[in-house]
Amino acid sequence: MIGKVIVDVPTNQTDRLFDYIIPEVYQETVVPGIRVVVPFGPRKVQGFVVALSETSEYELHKLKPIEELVDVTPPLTGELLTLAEWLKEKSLSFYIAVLKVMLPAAMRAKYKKELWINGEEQLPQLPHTIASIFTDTKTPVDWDDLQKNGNEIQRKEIAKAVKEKILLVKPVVGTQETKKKRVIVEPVLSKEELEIRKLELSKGAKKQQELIHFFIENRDPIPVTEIIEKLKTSRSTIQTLVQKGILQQGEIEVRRDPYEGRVFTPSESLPLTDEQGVVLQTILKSLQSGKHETFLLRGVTGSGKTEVYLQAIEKALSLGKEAIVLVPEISLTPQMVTRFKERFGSEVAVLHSALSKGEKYDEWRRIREKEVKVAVGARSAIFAPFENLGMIIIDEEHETSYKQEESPRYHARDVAIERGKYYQCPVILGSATPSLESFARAKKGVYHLVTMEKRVNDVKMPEVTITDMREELRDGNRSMFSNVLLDAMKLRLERNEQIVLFLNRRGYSTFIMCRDCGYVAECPHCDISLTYHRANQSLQCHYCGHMETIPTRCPGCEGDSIRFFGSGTQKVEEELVKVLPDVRVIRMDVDTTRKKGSHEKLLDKFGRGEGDVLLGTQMIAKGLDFPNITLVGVLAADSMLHLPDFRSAERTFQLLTQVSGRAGRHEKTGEVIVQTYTPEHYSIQDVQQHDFVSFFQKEMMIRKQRGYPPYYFLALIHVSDVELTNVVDVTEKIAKFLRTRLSETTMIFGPVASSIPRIKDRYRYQCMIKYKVEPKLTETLEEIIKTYQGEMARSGLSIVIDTNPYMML
Ligand SMILES: Nc1ncnc2c1ncn2[C@@H]1O[C@H](COP(=O)(O)OP(=O)(O)OP(=O)(O)O)[C@@H](O)[C@H]1O
Ligand SMILES: [Zn+2]
Ligand SMILES: [Zn+2]
Repeated sequence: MIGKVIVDVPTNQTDRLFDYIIPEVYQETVVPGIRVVVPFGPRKVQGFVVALSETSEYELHKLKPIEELVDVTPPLTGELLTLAEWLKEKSLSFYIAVLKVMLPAAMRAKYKKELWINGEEQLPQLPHTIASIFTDTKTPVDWDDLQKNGNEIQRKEIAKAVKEKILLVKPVVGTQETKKKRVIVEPVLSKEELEIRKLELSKGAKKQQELIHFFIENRDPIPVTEIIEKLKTSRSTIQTLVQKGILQQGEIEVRRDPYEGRVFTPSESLPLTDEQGVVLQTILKSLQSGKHETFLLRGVTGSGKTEVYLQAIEKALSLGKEAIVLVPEISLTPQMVTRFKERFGSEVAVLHSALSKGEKYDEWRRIREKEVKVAVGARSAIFAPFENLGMIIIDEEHETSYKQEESPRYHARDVAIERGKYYQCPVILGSATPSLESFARAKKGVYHLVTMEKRVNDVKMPEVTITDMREELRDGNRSMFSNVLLDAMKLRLERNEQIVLFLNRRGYSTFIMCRDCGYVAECPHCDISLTYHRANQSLQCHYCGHMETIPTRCPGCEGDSIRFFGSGTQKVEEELVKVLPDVRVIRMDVDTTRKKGSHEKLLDKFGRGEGDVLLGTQMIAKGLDFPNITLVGVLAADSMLHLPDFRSAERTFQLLTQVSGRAGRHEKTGEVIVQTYTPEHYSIQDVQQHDFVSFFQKEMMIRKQRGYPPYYFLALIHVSDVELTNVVDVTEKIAKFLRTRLSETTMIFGPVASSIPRIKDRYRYQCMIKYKVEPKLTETLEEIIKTYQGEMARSGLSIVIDTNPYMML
């Protein structure tokens, strides 16, 4: 038998199937989807068997055999292998990149080298400086360890010994998979024998007697830590009995549980509101029909979308099926996880970025081994290896984090729909502010639109006030809080109600500038200004990590008028305590949430009422559901509006709607105050009216006029290199090539410099393609890659193609 293998070598030349002979011993076990170790040139690499074949187009004696199996059962299912083929085409990625993205990081290959003594007879030949390292011919020594820990003489002697063939270097391929083990102890002897041994002990040996007594009653293996705790006994007592041959120790694998120690109170389905009921019935009809359909659920903030998801999943599970739920940056919405754990208990696996590698691996295995039926997670959870999916849900479907911005550049929504088609199951895209693309598709009938216009229990939408900060300035208010906002905050403090203060951080950072000459500190490697970091009094580049100290004098004019500009959350907090001295602020930003679990702690604290104001950036805009929040203040609504990105108005509207949605979700009515310098902008006006449809219509007109999605599709080609002339040259050639190849109606823009023209000393140019129908796109783009693959392998040139760009930088 021949195994068709994709090797773990991500280059254009190796992006194809390689044939390997499956040795006799592995005939039964090698199946598609399994990982293997194969010789590849002088090396050994990991690979995925994607198909089996009786024949090969190569001569059999030229083929090498598969060397090792990494897995017993294949981690990738047949469906995921099919999906991989589709995804690699769609995203123009390497096959191997697509296969790897479907598995948890712990399963990636780890390449090491081992040193072995080349036979018994070489032992005496070893120079004395390294003789102590190599004890016998059976124990290899890790090359990397030696390079790190050995001294220079040792390293030299080893190199020499390798050259003289006294030592052999052997490449090995491992993985980073580790299993959590627990030491257990259990009785070796029968009950009766234990009784006898207990009597034989001297009177003073109380502890040993107790321990034996325990095992007379309990015959099952028990973790050592547990029994120490239970009997207040010690490790040495256990050891003594082990030495006497009464007990024995062993190891068992335990699954890491990221939610260990947390208690989730089981919850029951709520009686649905009329709107919820209609939506659920529509979805269930589709589920029962066994045909795929994509739903777009537009439900205003607080309309109870989550309850609909929960009940839809419940139905899928009752039909013996499984479900995937995607939520954005799940670590940021602990409330959401809790709601799923409370409803589905141990049936839920959670996959998100805040888990450790090992925890993620274990959660993934619980899915693969069919211990759970629901996966809740961030983007990559869309690849959860279920084999009988009945429901896929993407909450906050407009979120850009569903698009992966590195290879393979996929959008989870596309993957969800592809899997939905395979399993013929419903896919639900939910949001209060759907993306323009999705809503347009729903209006055309490609998706099935379902709507919830009312909040649960007829709670009113919060009243939104827009304050013009230019006017505040004219009236002499130079603070960051308008008078309206300040008054509203005072009122909440009096009433013991809670406030959310939102600072839009994107495109808005603290930088330093000279007031006299206008000098702005910029990164020497990137064309972008440096960000002021207060904690360690430094300036840092957010693109390459370059760091420098803050100049005391202006490097431009030698003057001493260097000032900090912009306003981070810390600064807001300082200002806030100045104007409201007794206010208790809980600040949530990258600095205060770096530690694992801190996010959740801060939210819990706020939930218990131990703070008046929750102050934060993007991470507090979504998913929060606290009854006592009656005021939401947005400090700089328009800071995102001016980014060089055609979606900036859409993002502004979405973010403002989401954050406004935090106010007055339960009995108490809410109020929102939006501070802005462009109050007339429609993305801000429509937030005031809670009018998604109106915003949608205006924005669609603009997209139509300017030829942007959803009216046109985009593809973006990024070219970068250290040599500016080469970048310009290559981009020009690419543009020309595109113009000769693609159809007349397709528009090609470029070459132009990217909006950040240089990052890490690499110049960046781009070329944009806008098209409606372009049958030759994929082959043309592939041809470009082929043309330059040699140059890319040799020099620093990089060409990256994004067929569905979200980041216009
Ligand atoms: N049928 C119901 N009866 C009573 N309470 C409900 C019902 N459905 C949902 N709720 C409650 O209403 C609140 C808002 O629901 P939920 O958080 O699901 O809204 P949402 O649509 O997801 O809003 P957002 O988009 O703002 O996150 C929650 O506290 C939820 O428990
Ligand atoms: Zn930089
Ligand atoms: Zn200056």
